[in-house]
Amino acid sequence: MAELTFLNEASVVHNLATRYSIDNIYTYSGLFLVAVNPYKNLPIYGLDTINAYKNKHRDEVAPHIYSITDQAFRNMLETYESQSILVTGESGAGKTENTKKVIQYLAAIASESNKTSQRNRPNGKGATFEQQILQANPILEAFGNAQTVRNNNSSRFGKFIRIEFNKSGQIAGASIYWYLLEKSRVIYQNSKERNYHIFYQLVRGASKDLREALILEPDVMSYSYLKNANKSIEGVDDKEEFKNLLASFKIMGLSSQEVNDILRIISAILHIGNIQLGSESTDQGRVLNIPQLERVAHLLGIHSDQFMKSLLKPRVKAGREWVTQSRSAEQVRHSLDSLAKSLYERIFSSIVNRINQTLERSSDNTSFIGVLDIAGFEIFQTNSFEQLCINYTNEKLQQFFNHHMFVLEQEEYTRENIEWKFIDFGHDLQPTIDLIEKSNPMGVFSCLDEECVMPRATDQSFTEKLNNLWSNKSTKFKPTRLNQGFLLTHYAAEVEYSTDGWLEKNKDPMNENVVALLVESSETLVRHLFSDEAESIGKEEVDLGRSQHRNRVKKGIFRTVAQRHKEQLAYLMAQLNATHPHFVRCIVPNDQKAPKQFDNMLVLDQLRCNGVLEGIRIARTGYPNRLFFSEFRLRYEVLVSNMPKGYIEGQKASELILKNLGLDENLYKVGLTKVFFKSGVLAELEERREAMVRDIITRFQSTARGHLQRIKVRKQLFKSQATQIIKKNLQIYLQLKDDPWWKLYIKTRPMLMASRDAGQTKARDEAIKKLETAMKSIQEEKALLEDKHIEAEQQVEKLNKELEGVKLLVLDKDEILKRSQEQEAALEEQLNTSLEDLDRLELQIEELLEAKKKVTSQADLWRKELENGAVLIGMLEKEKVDLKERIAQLEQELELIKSQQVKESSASEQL
Ligand SMILES: Nc1ncnc2c1ncn2[C@@H]1O[C@H](COP(=O)(O)OP(=O)(O)OP(=O)(O)O)[C@@H](O)[C@H]1O
Repeated sequence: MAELTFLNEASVVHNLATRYSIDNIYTYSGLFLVAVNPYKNLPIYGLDTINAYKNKHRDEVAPHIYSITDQAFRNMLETYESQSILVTGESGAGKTENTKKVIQYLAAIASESNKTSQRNRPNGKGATFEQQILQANPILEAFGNAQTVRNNNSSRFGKFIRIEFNKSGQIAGASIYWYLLEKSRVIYQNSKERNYHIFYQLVRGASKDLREALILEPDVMSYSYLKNANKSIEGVDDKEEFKNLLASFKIMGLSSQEVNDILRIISAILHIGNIQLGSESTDQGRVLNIPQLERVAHLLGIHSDQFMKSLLKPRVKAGREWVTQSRSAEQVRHSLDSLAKSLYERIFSSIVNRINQTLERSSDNTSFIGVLDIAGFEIFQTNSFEQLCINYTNEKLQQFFNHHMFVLEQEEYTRENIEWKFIDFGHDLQPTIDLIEKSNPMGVFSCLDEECVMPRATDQSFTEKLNNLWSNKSTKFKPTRLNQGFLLTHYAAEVEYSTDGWLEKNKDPMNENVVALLVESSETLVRHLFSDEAESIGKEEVDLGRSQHRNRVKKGIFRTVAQRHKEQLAYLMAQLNATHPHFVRCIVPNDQKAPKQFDNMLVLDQLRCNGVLEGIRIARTGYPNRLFFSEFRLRYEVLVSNMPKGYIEGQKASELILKNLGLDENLYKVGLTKVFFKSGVLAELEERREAMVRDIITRFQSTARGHLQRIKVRKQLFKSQATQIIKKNLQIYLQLKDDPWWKLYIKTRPMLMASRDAGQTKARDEAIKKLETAMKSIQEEKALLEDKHIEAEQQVEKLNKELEGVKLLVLDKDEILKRSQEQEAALEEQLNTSLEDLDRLELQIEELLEAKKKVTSQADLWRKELENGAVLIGMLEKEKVDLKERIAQLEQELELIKSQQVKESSASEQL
């Protein structure tokens, strides 16, 4: 694609569409291999094709996943550097199919080398190691794949398959790592999708005996966890698939007991879904079908009464006391669903571990090829915690690619002093990654973890905290309008996340009482599945009635889902960073899962998201092919006839060769240690070299044949001369034969020789014996040391992994501790000022008390005066009344006098 004359989005899509229409599904595009899903079987994966790609350079054959794999394989053998093949794309794009082809190719070429070296090791049941690697897949698919709207066989987990090779290219071992299993599918599926394949395979394919042992009905409609979704997939016979699964288990070396134990758990999960609940009161649920609960208890090897009690009335510790809690029907349903999900995840993990156990081999002197098959970027209508985890993973993988391609490329040009205009590819992903994973300032994961340990924290409080931390502080973060989530800008697009249920999803809690029962199950596998949950250190009475539960103590450090994912991803990135990567981008051509249909817009969207377009640009503008001077001279000096004799410096020599080759100066650049070529130039040189080599070899062959012929003739001459000599000697012998001295000499000669030989043989025999004993003990010692070495390496790897995890955790904890210490110091300061305030206030109180005392005595004085005043007022009032009466009396008397005076005056007037 990088060779297109006109390079733009339209021409790239057109090129892919044209190739797709003639079934050329693979196309190289700079560093990528683009694979468009054909949605039909193409005859391009047979043994003939494998042979056609073996040991072929990428330019010699049509683009193919086999070519990338072959390149990785040859790189590994030549440089001893481990390789990785990263296969990404949307759901249904063909990641898993291409991953399978990688493994198939590696198994085929490795078993070829094994055949020649007689090293193929059949196991007890006659399966070769390569067959075992291939058979891991049907098992993973049965338990990890399901039908979705986009893909009838969608992997609901990510995986990294690591195949180890020794120095001669033989497979030395393999291991599988898995990521982010979608366990919510176990309890709920969209109506057009299905639960994991294994459920349908078991229900439909189990034999009569197995069905009886697992108490199973033959109809999927009998199970709540299955009946509300699709029942079958067109063209898939679950019964047949179950047979294949059992065969794969056998090849993988699992005993029938082990297989039955696994299936028992699957059956138990189905039965958990069928437990029906009702309500005794608003906060107390009850089981409506107790026999169903008894079936679950039987399959899980636990006591049914205790199981019921743990579900309905669990005992929890409140302070120092154990108290019984009532659980509503809804809460019990929740516990049961959590149990089903947890059982499924644990059994999945245990199966992968068991496969790894079979595929594990000595890791002495090996390199590996790792194939990563992981979901691409996801944007749905509602995006939750799961989408954040997968988008975070893709952000890191894209960064890994950018780093590998853009940064390393440009760094190399600078190092080599090559004239180069730096291109800003504008994908600086670190701010978004920091926003998710950083502990200081707290990113999304750390903030979520902190809220998970806070009492009374809710999804709402988490969202608010996150908004306070990041709003207006990063261009990559925005709060949503209703504060129920946030917006993150990823490299592919801006995604809105809803934070509903995040605390619960991150804590992933289980009913502890039920776990305590499972830890002591009578079924070995169940006990094993929960072994990380508990290790007894003494017993504590939990149920005063009858039973005793062990005090649960977590063996490992408690980890949230976010922490676990962060650690797993860090480990994966560390592994990838130690490899030479190859990138495969899978593309969905249409939404109908139909062959021969190519939706241009859909494809263009994917090309934008997965960096293919950017990749082409740099491959075309840059110099994708390069060779060290020594390598270049070794390979192409042959093309130039007039090179001066004697020592010439690498750079000068390369410049001379390039000049003599007559190449356009814009097509190459000479650095300080390497020559750089635009794409396509090296292929042309290679063709010229091959023509030249063909000519040289023909001439060499003719010289060699002449030489051989001459040797042959010389030999014949020698033979005829020898015949002459023998003839002469025979004639002499015939003359001497009857001479007595000659006879005596002939008889004594063998005796002399024999005694000398016997002595020598004896001494040699003894020496051999001694050497044999020494060799035996050395071999024994070597075997012992090898065993120890393998053991130690396994231990080191395990410890490294744990260390990686613990390191991260410690970093997180350190950050939290630092923050707590800062908070503590601030609080202490506050406390001190508060104490000072307290002293001041106490002093003020004392002063106020004193003042109060004074005021009280003053008040007493005043009260007394007031009382006296009151008495005085009483007396005065009384006097006032008396006076008033007196005045009234006097007024009356005055009135009387006045009337008398009037009478007297009128009498005097009359007179
Ligand atoms: N190279 C191919 N040849 C034939 N069919 C293919 C090829 N690649 C993909 N398919 C078809 O497309 C389907 C989906 O492919 P696959 O399961 O590999 O997708 P995926 O990217 O792994 O999806 P998911 O992420 O959902 O697991 C396959 O079941 C198969 O039918």
